[in-house]
Order: sequence, then structure tokens, then C-alpha cells
Amino acid sequence: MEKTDIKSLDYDELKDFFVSIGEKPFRAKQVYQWIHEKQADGFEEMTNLSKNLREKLAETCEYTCLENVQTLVSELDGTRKYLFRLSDGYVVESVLMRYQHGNSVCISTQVGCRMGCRFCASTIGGKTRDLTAGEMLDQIYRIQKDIGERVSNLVMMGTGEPLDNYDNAVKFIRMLSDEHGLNISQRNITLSTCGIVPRMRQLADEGFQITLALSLHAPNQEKRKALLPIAGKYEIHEAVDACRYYYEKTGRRITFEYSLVGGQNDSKEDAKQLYELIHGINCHVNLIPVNPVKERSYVQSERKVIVEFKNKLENCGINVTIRREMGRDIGGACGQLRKSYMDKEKKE
Ligand SMILES: C[S@@+](CC[C@H](N)C(=O)[O-])C[C@H]1O[C@@H](n2cnc3c(N)ncnc32)[C@H](O)[C@@H]1O
Ligand code: SF4
Repeated sequence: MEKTDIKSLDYDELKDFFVSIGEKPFRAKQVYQWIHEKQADGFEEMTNLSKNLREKLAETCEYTCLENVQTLVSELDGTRKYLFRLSDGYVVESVLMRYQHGNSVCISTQVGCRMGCRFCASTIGGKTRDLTAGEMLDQIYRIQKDIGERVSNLVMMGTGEPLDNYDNAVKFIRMLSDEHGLNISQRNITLSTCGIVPRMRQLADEGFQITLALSLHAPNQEKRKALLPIAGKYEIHEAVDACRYYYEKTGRRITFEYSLVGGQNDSKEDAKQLYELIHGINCHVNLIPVNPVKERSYVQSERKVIVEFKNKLENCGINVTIRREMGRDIGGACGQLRKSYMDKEKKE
């Protein structure tokens, strides 16, 4: 019989599970707390359960616990990059960023990614599989245990396209913000997408208060399509309209991510077109100097060009920030730590 992935069961599912194995539903509250609030490493730690029940659970359930295989710590700002191994041997990376307002974690949602964005290291090699809700949660639980502090902010910006793993991503958000679990405020959760339009609209209807970030990266369809193949399926205007819809339904300000690629999307004309595309939307533009990936030939825009781009947008009344590079000394673009680990494993 297939084992139940207990860390991926939400509170109601856990109640149903206990009933299905002939136990009282109130056990769900105890066990949910052990898994998601106290973050136990296994059933043996759940001391208010009988030995019999613990054994029964160990026999019928799989208990997701990621193995920390590597941690890089920045001497500049305390950023930590983690490489975790999943039970089937694949590895994913997560990042902890320490800000004045609290600890923020960036998690992966898939092993690899099939979206093929041109400057992204996570997609080289395609997608291997989706992560379960339990595997997404455990990235945060492992990091909390490692630093002995609470994580208060969460961004779904690591490897993978969360809306290509919709059901698990939505379940993860529900469980992460559940009062019986870590209880992270939905306002402190950001989901970033390359623009799977029907799923963006579906997300708007979930009744969440999370922030939606669209990886826009270009001011028009032609340039966007050259950088993000998904734009061949869902046009730039459709993606921006889905953001408008998201705002209407949730009242949450939209974030547009815009990676500046030298000579490709960073001209004054690009800034003007970007303004024309998004003006009137309650939004914030996050400019990201593109992180060079060794397998790709893209280069960062010059600092002067980045500042000019920012000023141009700001002068038109758009809210803009330039993303601060965290952990510069443990560098590398998102997905590269995992990639170099895999390359090394292949060689050995
Ligand atoms: C890795 S993706 C994960 C979330 C989601 N799949 C998406 O594309 O929004 C998070 C953000 O990093 C950006 N990104 C990927 N590779 C980058 C690079 N080399 N330099 C700068 N930003 C990059 C993506 O475009 C996206 O805005
Ligand atoms: S940027 Fe996001 S969607 Fe695009 S390949 Fe990377 S992880 Fe996938």
C-alpha cells in the first residue's frame, strides 16, 4: 500500500485521515501542531501520542524531512543559501535573507523548470518533477531550525514555476498561513510567475491576500517573447490584464519584476514603453540587474543605465526599486548552486 504523505495533508485532510485509520479526529490537532508548529523531525518526537499510535503512523505514513547537503553563508549580510536533498535524491535550493523587518526565505517549487526563460539557470536541463506542499514547507522548517529564529516572509522565487505546480503551490500557501501551523501572514507571502495567464486568474479567485509578482522583463510582446517563451502562448497584454484582474479581486498591489539585460531591454525607449504598458495599475516595479549565467551570453546593464531607467519610470510616477543584491560573496544566480552541485556529481 502506498504511504500517506502526512506533511502535505492540510488540517481537514489530516482529520479525515485519522478517521480513516480508526482514530479520533482530535488527534489531527495534536499531530498538525507537531508537524507544522513544533516542526518535529519524526513521529518518535510526538510524546503526547501513545507508542502504538506513533508506530501505526510510522508504518502508514511517509514523513518528509529534507536533508541539508550544503549551506553557504554570506559574510557581507548573513544571507544563507541552502541545498536540500529530497527523499528520491534530487536537490533543490532555498535562500534565507536577513532584513531589518525579519527573516525572508525564498523557496523552490519544482525540481528544475520547463519554462525555458533565456537567462535563467533553473531551466537548463528542464523540469524533473513538481515539489509537494510538504517539500515546500520543509524548506522553511529546516531553515528555521538551522538559525533558531522565526521566518516571517516568504517568496516563491526559487527554482520552478509555482503556477505550473498550481495545486501544490496553493495548498502550500494555505498550510503556511494556517493558524494551526506556522501562521505566516498571507500579506508576507509573494508568488512570482512568468505569466501563466489562466492560473493567474484562478489564483485571483482563491481569496488569498498574497502578493502576485509578474516576471515581466520586457516592455512589449516582441522583446518579451525573445526572453520568455511563455509569451508565445500568453501575450504580454493578457498577462498584464490578469494582473489588473488580480488587483480588482484582492486589492493587493502588483509587483512587476524587470531583469535588466544589457542592450536588450534597458533603453530609454524601453522605459517609456514600460510606463505605457503598466500605468494606471496599482503596482511596484522591481528592477533586477540580470545575474550572469555562465551557460548564457547575457550581460548586466551598466549601473548608470539602470539608474537612468529607474529615474525615467519614477518621473512618470511609477513606484520603482532596484533589487539589492543579497549574498554577493556567495553569488551566482538563482538555480546555479544546484546546477554546479549536479555538474560535480555527474563528473564523480
Ligand atoms: C527563478 S524565478 C522563479 C519564479 C517564477 N518561475 C518566475 O519566473 O517568476 C524568480 C525570478 O528570478 C528571475 N531570474 C531568473 N534568472 C535570473 C537571472 N539570471 N538574473 C536575474 N533574474 C533572474 C526570474 O525572471 C524571476 O523574475
Ligand atoms: S524564470 Fe521562472 S519560469 Fe522562467 S525558467 Fe526560471 S524558474 Fe522557470
